[in-house]
Amino acid sequence: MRVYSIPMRTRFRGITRREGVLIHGPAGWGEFSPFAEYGPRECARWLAAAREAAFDGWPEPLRDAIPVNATIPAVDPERAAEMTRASGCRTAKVKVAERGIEPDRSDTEDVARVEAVREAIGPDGRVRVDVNGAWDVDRAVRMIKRLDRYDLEYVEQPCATLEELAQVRRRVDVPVAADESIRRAEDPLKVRAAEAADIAVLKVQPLGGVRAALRVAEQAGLPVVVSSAVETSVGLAAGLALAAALPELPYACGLATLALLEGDVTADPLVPIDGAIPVRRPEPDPGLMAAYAVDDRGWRRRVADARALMDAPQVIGDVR
Ligand SMILES: O=C(O)CCC(=O)c1ccccc1C(=O)O
Ligand SMILES: [Mg+2]
Repeated sequence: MRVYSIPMRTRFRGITRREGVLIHGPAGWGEFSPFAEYGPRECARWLAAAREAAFDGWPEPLRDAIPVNATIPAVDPERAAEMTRASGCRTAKVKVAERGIEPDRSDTEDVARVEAVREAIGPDGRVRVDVNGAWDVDRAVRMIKRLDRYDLEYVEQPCATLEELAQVRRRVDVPVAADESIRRAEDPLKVRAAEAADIAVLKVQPLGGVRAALRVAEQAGLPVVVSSAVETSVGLAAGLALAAALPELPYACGLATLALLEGDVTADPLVPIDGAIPVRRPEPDPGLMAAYAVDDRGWRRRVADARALMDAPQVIGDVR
């Protein structure tokens, strides 16, 4: 077990360093990197994903490269444009409604950021926004109409609840994607029943692995966008495996997140080439793992606590 701690180039989700654990098994390396606020029950799923990577491997890929989006954090317009251009991607996902900013100011900044990204990517590129559930219904309808002047591909999790998503979806023409609403096993069926979304955003670690995510995709009955949880190339490889195994992949995936980190644990990182990442699984480099290593006591505890819950019978089928 190897612990890593890598500084972020820009603050994302309020964090300035990305930390986690890499585990090795007969099938290769797996990543366990739940965010600090997640408790053992949630972590059990993240650990299941790492163990699948290390001990079982993944289903056969159906494609050999995955088109990806640039992920643009809540940065100023100049920086947003620069990150969009530097990515080489034909799709950009812009983070909006950053927490801790007063709403009027946040809305104004969001419009300027989306405008800058549209300008940088050109009329043939695609621009989507991710709200992380921060808007109420009226603000969502108002902002989606304002931002759609720059032609939005879709809006990800505009509001927190399924009922709100369904209301927004009825009031705007822009497609709605569900992310946070789909993280728990029983939720995909609810999203479907509530007619709350047009697209499902799936992440391998919170869903408990590539196979678990494939089952969620099937249940959701919606087109899927695979996203990362901002991981090293070890975690990203699992996302690529999921994207490669899905029967259909109509949208660019959110797997170009290595650009948000200052470094990686492999010398051959999973970064996009002309807007797509080749489906492969780079080996971590011992020197880089050593360079980013930190004290592992806290992480050993988190792994043990998650493992204990993974083995508990109630965890099978429904982690609560
Ligand atoms: O989808 C992407 O482009 C990158 C992944 C991303 O945005 C993300 C990363 C970590 C935690 C939450 C999210 C999110 O989509 O909300
Ligand atoms: Mg999201």
